[in-house]
Amino acid sequence: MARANLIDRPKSKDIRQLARILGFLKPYRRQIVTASIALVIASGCVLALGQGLKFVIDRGLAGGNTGFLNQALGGMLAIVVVMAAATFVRFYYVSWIGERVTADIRRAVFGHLLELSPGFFETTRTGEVISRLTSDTTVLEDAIGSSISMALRNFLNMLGALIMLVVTSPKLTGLVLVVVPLVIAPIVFFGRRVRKLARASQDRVADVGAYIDEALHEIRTVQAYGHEAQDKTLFGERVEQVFATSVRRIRQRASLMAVVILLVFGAIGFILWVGGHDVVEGNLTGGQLSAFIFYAVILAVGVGTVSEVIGDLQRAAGATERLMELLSTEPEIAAPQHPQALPYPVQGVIAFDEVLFHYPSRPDAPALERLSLTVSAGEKLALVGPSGAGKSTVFQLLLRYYDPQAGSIRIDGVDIKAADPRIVRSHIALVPQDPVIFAASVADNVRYGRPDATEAEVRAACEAACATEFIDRLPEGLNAYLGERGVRLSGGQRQRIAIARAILADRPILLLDEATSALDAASERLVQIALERLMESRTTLIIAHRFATVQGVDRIAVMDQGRIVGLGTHEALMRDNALYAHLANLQFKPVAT
Ligand SMILES: Nc1ncnc2c1ncn2[C@@H]1O[C@H](COP(=O)(O)OP(=O)(O)OP(=O)(O)O)[C@@H](O)[C@H]1O
Repeated sequence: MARANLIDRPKSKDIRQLARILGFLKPYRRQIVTASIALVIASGCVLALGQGLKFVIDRGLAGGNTGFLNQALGGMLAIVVVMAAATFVRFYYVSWIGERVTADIRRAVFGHLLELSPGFFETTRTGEVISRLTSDTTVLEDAIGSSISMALRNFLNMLGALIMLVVTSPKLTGLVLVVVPLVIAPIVFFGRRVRKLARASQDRVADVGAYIDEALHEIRTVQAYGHEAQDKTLFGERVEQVFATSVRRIRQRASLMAVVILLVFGAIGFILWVGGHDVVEGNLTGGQLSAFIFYAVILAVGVGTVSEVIGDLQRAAGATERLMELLSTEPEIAAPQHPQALPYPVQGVIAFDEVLFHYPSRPDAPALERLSLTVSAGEKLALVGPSGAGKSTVFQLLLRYYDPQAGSIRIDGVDIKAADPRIVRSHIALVPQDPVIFAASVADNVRYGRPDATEAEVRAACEAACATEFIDRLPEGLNAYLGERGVRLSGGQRQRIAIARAILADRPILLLDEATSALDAASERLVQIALERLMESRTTLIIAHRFATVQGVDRIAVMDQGRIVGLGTHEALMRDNALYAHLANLQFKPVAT
Protein backbone atom coordinates (compact mmCIF):
# COMPACT_ATOMS: atom_id res chain seq x y z
CA MET A 1 0.00 0.00 0.00
CA ALA A 2 1.13 3.50 -0.74
CA ARG A 3 0.71 4.61 2.85
CA ALA A 4 2.84 1.82 4.24
CA ASN A 5 5.63 2.83 1.87
CA LEU A 6 5.27 6.40 2.97
CA ILE A 7 5.98 5.37 6.55
CA ASP A 8 8.98 3.22 5.64
CA ARG A 9 10.61 5.71 3.31
CA PRO A 10 13.97 6.92 4.58
CA LYS A 11 13.72 10.48 5.80
CA SER A 12 15.76 13.31 4.39
CA LYS A 13 18.38 15.15 6.38
CA ASP A 14 17.74 18.38 4.57
CA ILE A 15 17.69 21.15 7.15
CA ARG A 16 15.23 23.07 4.98
CA GLN A 17 12.57 20.66 6.23
CA LEU A 18 12.68 22.66 9.44
CA ALA A 19 10.95 25.51 7.64
CA ARG A 20 7.79 23.43 7.85
CA ILE A 21 7.46 24.24 11.53
CA LEU A 22 7.27 27.96 10.78
CA GLY A 23 3.49 27.79 10.86
CA PHE A 24 3.69 26.52 14.44
CA LEU A 25 6.07 29.33 15.41
CA LYS A 26 3.84 32.08 14.04
CA PRO A 27 1.59 32.57 17.08
CA TYR A 28 4.66 33.21 19.22
CA ARG A 29 6.12 36.14 17.29
CA ARG A 30 6.37 38.26 20.41
CA GLN A 31 8.45 35.66 22.24
CA ILE A 32 10.65 35.10 19.19
CA VAL A 33 11.36 38.81 18.83
CA THR A 34 12.15 39.10 22.56
CA ALA A 35 14.48 36.10 22.39
CA SER A 36 16.20 37.47 19.27
CA ILE A 37 16.80 40.87 20.85
CA ALA A 38 18.23 39.17 23.93
CA LEU A 39 20.39 37.01 21.68
CA VAL A 40 21.87 40.00 19.89
CA ILE A 41 22.46 41.87 23.17
CA ALA A 42 24.19 38.85 24.74
CA SER A 43 26.39 38.42 21.69
CA GLY A 44 27.23 42.11 21.71
CA CYS A 45 28.23 41.84 25.36
CA VAL A 46 30.55 38.91 24.67
CA LEU A 47 32.29 40.94 21.98
CA ALA A 48 32.41 44.04 24.16
CA LEU A 49 34.17 42.02 26.85
CA GLY A 50 37.13 41.65 24.49
CA GLN A 51 37.35 45.42 24.20
CA GLY A 52 37.10 45.70 27.99
CA LEU A 53 39.99 43.29 28.28
CA LYS A 54 42.08 45.39 25.94
CA PHE A 55 41.25 48.50 27.90
CA VAL A 56 42.12 46.91 31.27
CA ILE A 57 45.50 45.71 30.05
CA ASP A 58 46.59 48.73 28.01
CA ARG A 59 45.25 51.55 30.13
CA GLY A 60 44.99 50.02 33.58
CA LEU A 61 47.87 47.56 33.82
CA ALA A 62 50.40 48.87 31.38
CA GLY A 63 49.69 52.49 32.19
CA GLY A 64 49.99 51.76 35.95
CA ASN A 65 46.91 53.88 36.44
CA THR A 66 44.61 52.46 39.14
CA GLY A 67 41.88 55.00 38.30
CA PHE A 68 41.64 53.57 34.81
CA LEU A 69 41.79 50.05 36.18
CA ASN A 70 38.81 50.74 38.44
CA GLN A 71 36.91 52.33 35.61
CA ALA A 72 37.66 49.51 33.20
CA LEU A 73 36.72 46.79 35.66
CA GLY A 74 33.54 48.67 36.55
CA GLY A 75 32.65 48.85 32.86
CA MET A 76 33.31 45.17 32.41
CA LEU A 77 31.16 44.34 35.39
CA ALA A 78 28.32 46.37 33.87
CA ILE A 79 28.68 44.45 30.61
CA VAL A 80 28.62 41.16 32.50
CA VAL A 81 25.42 42.15 34.32
CA VAL A 82 23.71 43.05 31.03
CA MET A 83 24.97 39.83 29.49
CA ALA A 84 23.62 37.75 32.39
CA ALA A 85 20.21 39.40 32.14
CA ALA A 86 20.10 38.99 28.34
CA THR A 87 21.14 35.35 28.68
CA PHE A 88 18.33 34.75 31.16
CA VAL A 89 15.77 36.24 28.79
CA ARG A 90 17.17 34.41 25.78
CA PHE A 91 17.33 31.02 27.49
CA TYR A 92 13.91 31.38 29.05
CA TYR A 93 12.13 32.39 25.86
CA VAL A 94 13.95 30.04 23.53
CA SER A 95 13.24 27.05 25.80
CA TRP A 96 9.68 28.26 26.30
CA ILE A 97 9.13 28.42 22.54
CA GLY A 98 10.63 24.93 22.15
CA GLU A 99 8.30 23.43 24.73
CA ARG A 100 5.26 25.38 23.54
CA VAL A 101 5.68 24.46 19.88
CA THR A 102 6.27 20.81 20.78
CA ALA A 103 3.10 20.78 22.84
CA ASP A 104 1.18 22.36 19.95
CA ILE A 105 2.58 19.88 17.43
CA ARG A 106 1.75 16.93 19.68
CA ARG A 107 -1.80 18.16 20.05
CA ALA A 108 -2.20 18.89 16.37
CA VAL A 109 -0.85 15.51 15.27
CA PHE A 110 -2.88 13.55 17.80
CA GLY A 111 -6.03 15.51 16.95
CA HIS A 112 -5.41 14.82 13.29
CA LEU A 113 -4.79 11.11 13.88
CA LEU A 114 -8.18 10.79 15.54
CA GLU A 115 -9.78 12.10 12.36
CA LEU A 116 -8.11 9.54 10.09
CA SER A 117 -10.17 6.62 8.91
CA PRO A 118 -9.55 3.13 10.33
CA GLY A 119 -8.09 2.16 6.94
CA PHE A 120 -5.02 4.31 7.72
CA PHE A 121 -4.30 2.37 10.89
CA GLU A 122 -4.59 -0.94 9.06
CA THR A 123 -1.69 -0.01 6.83
CA THR A 124 0.42 1.85 9.39
CA ARG A 125 2.19 0.36 12.35
CA THR A 126 0.77 1.88 15.53
CA GLY A 127 4.22 1.70 17.17
CA GLU A 128 5.60 3.88 14.39
CA VAL A 129 2.88 6.47 14.93
CA ILE A 130 3.43 6.48 18.69
CA SER A 131 7.17 6.91 18.19
CA ARG A 132 6.56 9.88 15.92
CA LEU A 133 4.34 11.50 18.49
CA THR A 134 6.73 10.95 21.37
CA SER A 135 10.37 10.72 20.26
CA ASP A 136 10.17 12.80 17.09
CA THR A 137 8.52 15.62 18.96
CA THR A 138 11.24 15.40 21.62
CA VAL A 139 13.92 15.70 18.94
CA LEU A 140 12.13 18.79 17.63
CA GLU A 141 11.87 20.21 21.12
CA ASP A 142 15.65 19.92 21.49
CA ALA A 143 16.17 21.55 18.12
CA ILE A 144 13.84 24.49 18.66
CA GLY A 145 14.59 24.91 22.36
CA SER A 146 18.35 24.66 22.09
CA SER A 147 20.13 23.68 18.86
CA ILE A 148 18.71 26.41 16.64
CA SER A 149 19.43 29.07 19.23
CA MET A 150 22.90 27.65 19.86
CA ALA A 151 23.63 27.74 16.15
CA LEU A 152 22.32 31.31 15.82
CA ARG A 153 24.15 32.53 18.90
CA ASN A 154 27.46 31.05 17.87
CA PHE A 155 27.01 32.23 14.33
CA LEU A 156 26.51 35.78 15.57
CA ASN A 157 29.49 35.46 17.92
CA MET A 158 31.63 34.11 15.10
CA LEU A 159 30.67 36.91 12.79
CA GLY A 160 31.30 39.56 15.42
CA ALA A 161 34.55 37.96 16.52
CA LEU A 162 35.79 37.80 12.95
CA ILE A 163 35.09 41.49 12.41
CA MET A 164 36.84 42.35 15.68
CA LEU A 165 39.81 40.18 14.71
CA VAL A 166 40.25 41.99 11.44
CA VAL A 167 39.92 45.34 13.19
CA THR A 168 42.52 44.33 15.78
CA SER A 169 45.11 42.77 13.49
CA PRO A 170 44.53 41.80 9.86
CA LYS A 171 47.83 39.95 9.75
CA LEU A 172 47.05 37.73 12.73
CA THR A 173 43.50 37.21 11.41
CA GLY A 174 44.93 35.60 8.30
CA LEU A 175 46.90 33.32 10.59
CA VAL A 176 43.82 32.43 12.62
CA LEU A 177 41.82 31.61 9.51
CA VAL A 178 44.46 29.04 8.65
CA VAL A 179 44.86 27.68 12.18
CA VAL A 180 41.20 27.43 13.27
CA PRO A 181 40.17 24.84 10.64
CA LEU A 182 43.29 22.83 11.45
CA VAL A 183 42.27 22.78 15.12
CA ILE A 184 38.58 22.21 14.59
CA ALA A 185 38.70 19.50 11.93
CA PRO A 186 40.20 16.74 14.10
CA ILE A 187 37.97 17.74 17.03
CA VAL A 188 34.85 17.47 14.89
CA PHE A 189 36.07 14.20 13.44
CA PHE A 190 36.67 12.59 16.85
CA GLY A 191 33.47 14.14 18.19
CA ARG A 192 31.42 12.43 15.48
CA ARG A 193 33.05 9.09 16.20
CA VAL A 194 32.34 9.45 19.90
CA ARG A 195 28.70 10.26 19.20
CA LYS A 196 28.34 7.33 16.85
CA LEU A 197 29.77 5.00 19.44
CA ALA A 198 27.50 6.51 22.08
CA ARG A 199 24.52 5.61 19.92
CA ALA A 200 25.89 2.09 19.45
CA SER A 201 26.21 1.85 23.23
CA GLN A 202 22.60 2.85 23.64
CA ASP A 203 21.49 0.20 21.16
CA ARG A 204 23.45 -2.44 23.05
CA VAL A 205 21.88 -1.27 26.32
CA ALA A 206 18.47 -1.55 24.67
CA ASP A 207 19.31 -5.17 23.76
CA VAL A 208 20.08 -5.83 27.39
CA GLY A 209 16.78 -4.22 28.40
CA ALA A 210 14.82 -6.32 25.94
CA TYR A 211 16.49 -9.48 27.20
CA ILE A 212 15.75 -8.70 30.83
CA ASP A 213 12.16 -7.88 29.94
CA GLU A 214 11.62 -11.16 28.16
CA ALA A 215 13.33 -13.33 30.72
CA LEU A 216 11.58 -11.77 33.70
CA HIS A 217 8.22 -11.66 31.99
CA GLU A 218 8.47 -15.33 31.19
CA ILE A 219 10.13 -16.25 34.48
CA ARG A 220 7.77 -19.20 34.97
CA THR A 221 8.77 -20.75 31.67
CA VAL A 222 12.44 -19.99 32.34
CA GLN A 223 12.29 -21.82 35.66
CA ALA A 224 10.01 -24.60 34.49
CA TYR A 225 12.51 -25.58 31.80
CA GLY A 226 15.57 -24.95 34.01
CA HIS A 227 16.82 -22.37 31.52
CA GLU A 228 18.52 -20.19 34.17
CA ALA A 229 22.09 -21.14 33.34
CA GLN A 230 21.68 -20.50 29.60
CA ASP A 231 19.96 -17.21 30.34
CA LYS A 232 22.81 -16.16 32.57
CA THR A 233 25.33 -16.94 29.84
CA LEU A 234 23.32 -15.25 27.08
CA PHE A 235 22.69 -12.22 29.23
CA GLY A 236 26.35 -12.10 30.21
CA GLU A 237 27.32 -11.99 26.52
CA ARG A 238 25.09 -9.00 25.93
CA VAL A 239 26.43 -7.17 28.96
CA GLU A 240 29.99 -7.78 27.77
CA GLN A 241 29.06 -6.32 24.38
CA VAL A 242 27.87 -3.19 26.13
CA PHE A 243 31.17 -3.06 27.99
CA ALA A 244 33.24 -3.55 24.85
CA THR A 245 31.35 -0.84 22.99
CA SER A 246 31.72 1.51 25.92
CA VAL A 247 35.46 0.92 26.13
CA ARG A 248 35.81 1.84 22.45
CA ARG A 249 33.89 5.00 23.13
CA ILE A 250 35.97 5.84 26.17
CA ARG A 251 39.19 5.39 24.18
CA GLN A 252 37.97 7.77 21.51
CA ARG A 253 36.81 10.21 24.11
CA ALA A 254 40.13 10.14 25.94
CA SER A 255 41.93 10.73 22.63
CA LEU A 256 39.52 13.55 21.86
CA MET A 257 40.30 15.25 25.15
CA ALA A 258 44.04 14.93 24.64
CA VAL A 259 43.79 16.22 21.06
CA VAL A 260 41.67 19.19 22.17
CA ILE A 261 44.17 20.19 24.82
CA LEU A 262 47.13 19.77 22.50
CA LEU A 263 45.63 21.60 19.57
CA VAL A 264 43.88 24.43 21.38
CA PHE A 265 46.76 25.34 23.62
CA GLY A 266 49.25 24.71 20.85
CA ALA A 267 47.36 27.11 18.59
CA ILE A 268 47.04 29.74 21.31
CA GLY A 269 50.73 29.41 22.02
CA PHE A 270 51.55 29.79 18.35
CA ILE A 271 49.44 32.92 17.95
CA LEU A 272 50.88 34.31 21.18
CA TRP A 273 54.33 33.68 19.82
CA VAL A 274 53.64 35.45 16.53
CA GLY A 275 51.62 38.20 18.22
CA GLY A 276 54.25 38.50 20.98
CA HIS A 277 56.84 39.40 18.36
CA ASP A 278 54.49 42.11 17.09
CA VAL A 279 54.09 43.45 20.62
CA VAL A 280 57.86 43.45 21.15
CA GLU A 281 58.33 45.23 17.86
CA GLY A 282 55.69 47.78 18.87
CA ASN A 283 53.20 46.93 16.11
CA LEU A 284 50.60 45.74 18.60
CA THR A 285 49.78 46.55 22.23
CA GLY A 286 49.50 43.86 24.93
CA GLY A 287 45.82 44.63 25.28
CA GLN A 288 45.25 44.22 21.56
CA LEU A 289 46.96 40.84 21.63
CA SER A 290 44.84 39.70 24.61
CA ALA A 291 41.67 40.87 22.89
CA PHE A 292 42.81 39.10 19.76
CA ILE A 293 43.26 35.78 21.56
CA PHE A 294 39.89 36.30 23.21
CA TYR A 295 38.14 36.76 19.85
CA ALA A 296 40.05 33.89 18.29
CA VAL A 297 38.81 31.56 21.03
CA ILE A 298 35.23 32.76 20.51
CA LEU A 299 35.58 32.14 16.80
CA ALA A 300 36.92 28.64 17.36
CA VAL A 301 34.22 27.76 19.89
CA GLY A 302 31.61 29.10 17.46
CA VAL A 303 32.88 27.00 14.57
CA GLY A 304 33.03 23.90 16.78
CA THR A 305 29.53 24.39 18.16
CA VAL A 306 27.92 25.11 14.81
CA SER A 307 29.46 22.02 13.26
CA GLU A 308 28.23 19.98 16.20
CA VAL A 309 24.65 21.21 16.21
CA ILE A 310 24.32 20.66 12.48
CA GLY A 311 23.96 16.94 13.26
CA ASP A 312 21.14 17.73 15.70
CA LEU A 313 19.44 19.97 13.17
CA GLN A 314 19.60 17.22 10.56
CA ARG A 315 17.96 14.84 12.98
CA ALA A 316 15.31 17.46 13.68
CA ALA A 317 14.73 17.88 9.96
CA GLY A 318 13.97 14.17 9.68
CA ALA A 319 11.64 14.38 12.68
CA THR A 320 9.85 17.39 11.19
CA GLU A 321 9.34 15.59 7.93
CA ARG A 322 7.88 12.55 9.67
CA LEU A 323 5.52 14.65 11.80
CA MET A 324 4.38 16.88 8.98
CA GLU A 325 3.75 13.82 6.86
CA LEU A 326 1.28 12.58 9.46
CA LEU A 327 -0.33 16.00 9.62
CA SER A 328 -0.76 16.19 5.88
CA THR A 329 -2.36 12.76 5.53
CA GLU A 330 -5.89 13.46 4.39
CA PRO A 331 -8.64 11.46 6.05
CA GLU A 332 -10.22 9.22 3.43
CA ILE A 333 -13.63 9.68 4.92
CA ALA A 334 -14.45 13.36 5.25
CA ALA A 335 -17.58 15.43 5.28
CA PRO A 336 -18.54 16.91 1.90
CA GLN A 337 -18.39 20.68 1.58
CA HIS A 338 -22.11 21.05 2.09
CA PRO A 339 -23.14 18.02 4.09
CA GLN A 340 -26.75 16.97 3.90
CA ALA A 341 -28.54 17.02 7.25
CA LEU A 342 -30.38 14.00 8.58
CA PRO A 343 -34.07 14.57 9.29
CA TYR A 344 -34.96 15.48 12.84
CA PRO A 345 -35.63 13.38 14.82
CA VAL A 346 -33.84 10.48 13.19
CA GLN A 347 -36.19 7.51 12.87
CA GLY A 348 -33.50 4.96 12.11
CA VAL A 349 -34.61 3.55 8.77
CA ILE A 350 -31.59 1.82 7.26
CA ALA A 351 -31.28 0.87 3.61
CA PHE A 352 -28.38 -0.89 1.89
CA ASP A 353 -28.85 -0.73 -1.86
CA GLU A 354 -26.73 -2.96 -4.09
CA VAL A 355 -23.68 -2.32 -1.93
CA LEU A 356 -20.43 -3.58 -3.39
CA PHE A 357 -17.40 -3.31 -1.15
CA HIS A 358 -13.91 -4.66 -0.75
CA TYR A 359 -11.40 -3.64 1.92
CA PRO A 360 -8.61 -1.36 0.63
CA SER A 361 -5.99 -4.00 1.38
CA ARG A 362 -7.89 -6.74 -0.47
CA PRO A 363 -9.11 -5.35 -3.77
CA ASP A 364 -9.63 -8.79 -5.28
CA ALA A 365 -11.87 -10.16 -2.50
CA PRO A 366 -15.21 -8.37 -2.17
CA ALA A 367 -16.50 -8.43 1.41
CA LEU A 368 -20.01 -7.38 0.33
CA GLU A 369 -21.37 -8.39 -3.07
CA ARG A 370 -24.25 -6.20 -4.17
CA LEU A 371 -25.93 -6.47 -0.82
CA SER A 372 -29.39 -4.99 -0.41
CA LEU A 373 -31.23 -4.82 2.87
CA THR A 374 -33.82 -2.54 4.42
CA VAL A 375 -34.47 -2.25 8.12
CA SER A 376 -37.46 -0.21 9.23
CA ALA A 377 -37.53 2.18 12.16
CA GLY A 378 -37.51 0.37 15.49
CA GLU A 379 -37.04 -3.03 13.86
CA LYS A 380 -34.69 -5.61 15.34
CA LEU A 381 -32.77 -7.53 12.76
CA ALA A 382 -30.25 -10.24 13.46
CA LEU A 383 -27.37 -10.97 11.12
CA VAL A 384 -26.17 -14.55 11.14
CA GLY A 385 -23.77 -16.38 8.90
CA PRO A 386 -20.50 -18.26 8.86
CA SER A 387 -17.27 -16.55 9.81
CA GLY A 388 -16.14 -14.14 7.11
CA ALA A 389 -19.65 -13.77 5.64
CA GLY A 390 -19.45 -9.99 5.96
CA LYS A 391 -21.53 -9.30 9.07
CA SER A 392 -19.05 -6.98 10.75
CA THR A 393 -18.45 -5.29 7.41
CA VAL A 394 -22.11 -4.22 7.37
CA PHE A 395 -21.44 -2.43 10.69
CA GLN A 396 -18.21 -0.87 9.47
CA LEU A 397 -19.91 0.60 6.42
CA LEU A 398 -22.89 1.88 8.37
CA LEU A 399 -20.49 3.67 10.71
CA ARG A 400 -18.79 4.96 7.59
CA TYR A 401 -15.33 3.76 8.43
CA TYR A 402 -15.15 2.93 4.73
CA ASP A 403 -17.15 3.89 1.65
CA PRO A 404 -18.54 1.22 -0.65
CA GLN A 405 -17.19 1.03 -4.20
CA ALA A 406 -20.74 0.86 -5.60
CA GLY A 407 -24.29 1.12 -4.31
CA SER A 408 -25.52 3.31 -1.48
CA ILE A 409 -26.30 3.20 2.20
CA ARG A 410 -29.08 5.43 3.47
CA ILE A 411 -30.31 6.44 6.89
CA ASP A 412 -33.82 7.89 6.83
CA GLY A 413 -33.42 8.32 3.09
CA VAL A 414 -30.16 10.30 3.26
CA ASP A 415 -27.12 8.78 1.57
CA ILE A 416 -24.54 8.69 4.35
CA LYS A 417 -21.85 9.65 1.85
CA ALA A 418 -23.58 13.02 1.47
CA ALA A 419 -23.76 13.58 5.24
CA ASP A 420 -21.13 14.52 7.79
CA PRO A 421 -19.71 11.23 9.10
CA ARG A 422 -19.63 12.63 12.62
CA ILE A 423 -23.34 13.40 12.50
CA VAL A 424 -24.10 9.94 11.11
CA ARG A 425 -22.09 8.29 13.88
CA SER A 426 -23.74 10.46 16.52
CA HIS A 427 -26.99 8.59 15.84
CA ILE A 428 -25.48 5.16 16.18
CA ALA A 429 -24.56 3.32 19.37
CA LEU A 430 -22.11 0.46 19.06
CA VAL A 431 -21.73 -2.42 21.48
CA PRO A 432 -18.77 -4.40 20.19
CA GLN A 433 -18.19 -8.07 20.73
CA ASP A 434 -15.32 -7.44 23.07
CA PRO A 435 -16.47 -4.41 25.05
CA VAL A 436 -13.93 -1.65 25.28
CA ILE A 437 -13.25 -0.41 28.79
CA PHE A 438 -10.98 2.59 29.23
CA ALA A 439 -8.60 3.10 32.13
CA ALA A 440 -10.97 5.40 33.98
CA SER A 441 -13.76 5.19 36.54
CA VAL A 442 -16.99 3.24 36.03
CA ALA A 443 -18.91 6.50 35.67
CA ASP A 444 -16.50 7.90 33.08
CA ASN A 445 -16.70 4.68 31.11
CA VAL A 446 -20.49 4.80 31.05
CA ARG A 447 -20.45 8.52 30.24
CA TYR A 448 -18.22 7.96 27.23
CA GLY A 449 -20.89 8.67 24.64
CA ARG A 450 -22.48 11.52 26.60
CA PRO A 451 -19.86 13.31 28.67
CA ASP A 452 -22.37 15.80 30.09
CA ALA A 453 -24.65 13.17 31.65
CA THR A 454 -25.42 13.71 35.33
CA GLU A 455 -24.56 11.20 38.02
CA ALA A 456 -28.26 10.29 38.34
CA GLU A 457 -28.47 9.58 34.61
CA VAL A 458 -25.33 7.44 34.77
CA ARG A 459 -26.78 5.49 37.68
CA ALA A 460 -30.11 5.01 35.90
CA ALA A 461 -28.30 3.66 32.82
CA CYS A 462 -26.30 1.28 35.01
CA GLU A 463 -29.47 0.11 36.66
CA ALA A 464 -31.15 -0.52 33.33
CA ALA A 465 -28.07 -2.46 32.29
CA CYS A 466 -28.27 -4.63 35.44
CA ALA A 467 -24.84 -3.31 36.36
CA THR A 468 -25.50 -1.66 39.73
CA GLU A 469 -25.57 -5.13 41.25
CA PHE A 470 -21.76 -5.40 40.92
CA ILE A 471 -20.89 -1.71 40.74
CA ASP A 472 -22.25 -1.14 44.23
CA ARG A 473 -19.97 -3.87 45.49
CA LEU A 474 -16.87 -2.16 44.09
CA PRO A 475 -14.92 -0.25 46.75
CA GLU A 476 -15.82 3.16 45.40
CA GLY A 477 -18.98 2.31 43.49
CA LEU A 478 -19.42 4.40 40.37
CA ASN A 479 -16.12 6.12 41.02
CA ALA A 480 -14.13 2.90 41.16
CA TYR A 481 -11.18 2.88 38.80
CA LEU A 482 -11.40 0.07 36.29
CA GLY A 483 -7.74 -0.45 35.43
CA GLU A 484 -6.25 -0.68 31.99
CA ARG A 485 -8.65 -2.35 29.54
CA GLY A 486 -10.97 -3.07 32.42
CA VAL A 487 -8.85 -5.91 33.77
CA ARG A 488 -10.59 -5.66 37.10
CA LEU A 489 -13.94 -6.78 35.65
CA SER A 490 -15.30 -10.14 34.52
CA GLY A 491 -16.46 -10.64 30.93
CA GLY A 492 -20.17 -10.32 31.79
CA GLN A 493 -19.51 -7.18 33.86
CA ARG A 494 -17.61 -5.57 31.01
CA GLN A 495 -20.50 -6.29 28.70
CA ARG A 496 -22.98 -4.69 31.05
CA ILE A 497 -20.83 -1.56 31.33
CA ALA A 498 -20.80 -1.38 27.54
CA ILE A 499 -24.56 -1.78 27.48
CA ALA A 500 -25.00 0.94 30.11
CA ARG A 501 -22.84 3.18 27.93
CA ALA A 502 -25.12 2.57 24.95
CA ILE A 503 -28.27 3.07 27.03
CA LEU A 504 -26.99 6.41 28.28
CA ALA A 505 -25.89 7.50 24.81
CA ASP A 506 -29.51 6.89 23.78
CA ARG A 507 -29.17 6.81 20.02
CA PRO A 508 -31.86 5.74 17.55
CA ILE A 509 -29.71 3.09 15.86
CA LEU A 510 -28.00 0.31 17.75
CA LEU A 511 -25.29 -1.96 16.40
CA LEU A 512 -24.74 -4.93 18.61
CA ASP A 513 -22.04 -7.51 18.09
CA GLU A 514 -22.94 -10.20 20.51
CA ALA A 515 -20.17 -11.72 22.58
CA THR A 516 -19.31 -15.27 21.67
CA SER A 517 -17.59 -16.02 24.94
CA ALA A 518 -19.60 -18.20 27.25
CA LEU A 519 -20.87 -16.55 30.42
CA ASP A 520 -22.10 -18.31 33.49
CA ALA A 521 -25.85 -18.75 33.68
CA ALA A 522 -26.57 -15.89 36.08
CA SER A 523 -24.41 -13.41 34.19
CA GLU A 524 -25.87 -14.51 30.86
CA ARG A 525 -29.38 -13.83 32.10
CA LEU A 526 -28.48 -10.34 33.36
CA VAL A 527 -26.78 -9.48 30.08
CA GLN A 528 -29.85 -10.70 28.20
CA ILE A 529 -32.20 -8.53 30.28
CA ALA A 530 -29.89 -5.54 29.84
CA LEU A 531 -29.78 -6.06 26.09
CA GLU A 532 -33.54 -6.26 25.80
CA ARG A 533 -33.87 -2.95 27.60
CA LEU A 534 -31.22 -1.44 25.37
CA MET A 535 -32.91 -2.58 22.15
CA GLU A 536 -36.29 -1.24 23.15
CA SER A 537 -37.62 1.22 20.56
CA ARG A 538 -34.37 1.42 18.63
CA THR A 539 -33.53 0.18 15.17
CA THR A 540 -31.18 -2.64 16.05
CA LEU A 541 -28.77 -4.68 13.98
CA ILE A 542 -27.36 -7.59 15.91
CA ILE A 543 -24.65 -9.99 14.93
CA ALA A 544 -26.24 -12.83 16.82
CA HIS A 545 -24.66 -15.82 18.45
CA ARG A 546 -27.34 -16.70 20.96
CA PHE A 547 -30.56 -18.58 20.60
CA ALA A 548 -32.46 -16.19 22.85
CA THR A 549 -31.43 -13.31 20.63
CA VAL A 550 -32.53 -14.76 17.31
CA GLN A 551 -35.82 -15.69 18.91
CA GLY A 552 -36.38 -12.19 20.21
CA VAL A 553 -35.82 -10.29 16.94
CA ASP A 554 -38.29 -9.32 14.21
CA ARG A 555 -36.30 -10.73 11.30
CA ILE A 556 -33.11 -12.61 10.69
CA ALA A 557 -30.84 -12.04 7.70
CA VAL A 558 -28.66 -15.00 6.78
CA MET A 559 -25.38 -13.90 5.19
CA ASP A 560 -22.90 -15.89 3.18
CA GLN A 561 -19.93 -14.65 1.16
CA GLY A 562 -21.03 -11.03 1.25
CA ARG A 563 -24.62 -11.71 0.23
CA ILE A 564 -27.94 -12.13 1.96
CA VAL A 565 -29.11 -15.66 1.30
CA GLY A 566 -32.15 -15.81 3.54
CA LEU A 567 -34.45 -13.38 5.36
CA GLY A 568 -37.28 -14.18 7.76
CA THR A 569 -38.16 -15.42 11.22
CA HIS A 570 -36.31 -18.13 13.05
CA GLU A 571 -39.04 -20.67 12.46
CA ALA A 572 -39.40 -19.92 8.77
CA LEU A 573 -35.64 -20.01 8.19
CA MET A 574 -35.25 -23.26 10.16
CA ARG A 575 -37.78 -24.71 7.80
CA ASP A 576 -36.64 -23.24 4.49
CA ASN A 577 -33.01 -22.29 4.76
CA ALA A 578 -30.50 -25.12 4.95
CA LEU A 579 -27.54 -22.88 5.82
CA TYR A 580 -29.46 -21.27 8.66
CA ALA A 581 -30.65 -24.60 10.03
CA HIS A 582 -27.09 -25.90 9.90
CA LEU A 583 -25.69 -22.80 11.62
CA ALA A 584 -28.41 -22.79 14.23
CA ASN A 585 -27.65 -26.34 15.22
CA LEU A 586 -23.94 -25.63 15.34
CA GLN A 587 -23.69 -22.16 16.69
CA PHE A 588 -26.49 -21.06 18.95
CA LYS A 589 -25.84 -21.58 22.56
CA PRO A 590 -28.92 -22.60 24.50
CA VAL A 591 -30.48 -19.92 26.67
CA ALA A 592 -29.23 -19.95 30.17
CA THR A 593 -31.95 -19.88 32.75
N1 LIG B 1 -9.90 -4.78 7.84
C1 LIG B 1 -9.97 -5.71 6.90
N2 LIG B 1 -9.11 -5.71 5.88
C2 LIG B 1 -9.18 -6.65 4.92
N3 LIG B 1 -10.09 -7.61 4.88
C3 LIG B 1 -10.98 -7.68 5.88
C4 LIG B 1 -10.96 -6.72 6.93
N4 LIG B 1 -11.95 -7.03 7.80
C5 LIG B 1 -12.57 -8.11 7.28
N5 LIG B 1 -11.99 -8.50 6.13
C6 LIG B 1 -12.42 -9.60 5.24
O1 LIG B 1 -13.72 -9.32 4.79
C7 LIG B 1 -14.54 -10.48 4.83
C8 LIG B 1 -15.78 -10.23 5.68
O2 LIG B 1 -15.36 -10.07 7.03
P1 LIG B 1 -16.31 -9.74 8.24
O3 LIG B 1 -15.44 -9.40 9.40
O4 LIG B 1 -17.33 -8.78 7.84
O5 LIG B 1 -16.98 -11.16 8.48
P2 LIG B 1 -17.93 -11.61 9.67
O6 LIG B 1 -19.10 -12.23 9.03
O7 LIG B 1 -18.18 -10.51 10.59
O8 LIG B 1 -17.02 -12.73 10.34
P3 LIG B 1 -16.89 -13.14 11.90
O9 LIG B 1 -18.18 -13.73 12.30
O10 LIG B 1 -15.78 -14.15 11.89
O11 LIG B 1 -16.52 -11.90 12.62
C9 LIG B 1 -13.66 -11.60 5.33
O12 LIG B 1 -13.21 -12.33 4.21
C10 LIG B 1 -12.51 -10.90 6.01
O13 LIG B 1 -11.34 -11.64 5.88
